[in-house]
Amino acid sequence: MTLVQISDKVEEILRCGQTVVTLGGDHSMSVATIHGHAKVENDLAIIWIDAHPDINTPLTSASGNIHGMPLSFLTKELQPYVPKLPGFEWLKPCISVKDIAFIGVRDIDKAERYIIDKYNITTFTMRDIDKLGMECVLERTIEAINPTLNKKIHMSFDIDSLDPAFAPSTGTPVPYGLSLREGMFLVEEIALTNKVTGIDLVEINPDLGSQRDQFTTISAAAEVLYAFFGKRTKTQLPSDYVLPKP
Ligand SMILES: NC(=[NH2+])NCCC[C@H](N)C(=O)O
Ligand SMILES: [Mn+2]
Repeated sequence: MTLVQISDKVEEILRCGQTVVTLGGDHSMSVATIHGHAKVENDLAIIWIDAHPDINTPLTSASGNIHGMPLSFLTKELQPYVPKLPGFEWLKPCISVKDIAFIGVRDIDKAERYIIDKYNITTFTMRDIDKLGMECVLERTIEAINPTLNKKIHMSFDIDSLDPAFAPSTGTPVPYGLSLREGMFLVEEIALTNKVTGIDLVEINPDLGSQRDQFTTISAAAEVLYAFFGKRTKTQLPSDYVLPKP
């Protein structure tokens, strides 16, 4: 599927009142998922859980990889700095810097640092998480980007936010990341807002690493998604459940 097709599909599913989960693949996919999401929800908050802020422009990226740039394409304020790329004519910048929060970042490029500081983008590094604790980080995130919870939330979860011990099969691993349990707790708490209508789970690359690495990474990704949907906190009881007596 092309990005524009993903955007249209996300929009179509949301218009049916469903929550959209997209699995990637690299993080450039979020250009499309957020674009489609923002077409339906014109005021959208973005929680970007990642080792990187992915807000390079095509002119600042050292790697030239689009997966390090999705947020520069999407944010209105950055458009004066973003050249028009062939193939991206369909894309309309649809989010604002004030609606983005980064959680778990620990590898920030020069231009990204400049952008975060210039626009005062809500950012919680690993150090902030160590210091404040995840519960407080999420409280402050909501306070900053969705204080009255009147907006829907797009949660973009890059598997490289997790420590490489839990997610080795990814293209740009960065040490000293979230434990799997921290990642699960974070998404469990985000789920409790009842505001999430779009989820990306990206950068899982089963072609990288040993078989064991692949299994570790895929299992971690599945646990994050299950955690969001309450596997570790809720047990569904059938309405006719009776406790057996001897
Ligand atoms: N979604 C990702 N894994 N992004 C990694 C980006 C790494 C680096 N900052 C770049 O722009 O190339
Ligand atoms: Mn990313």
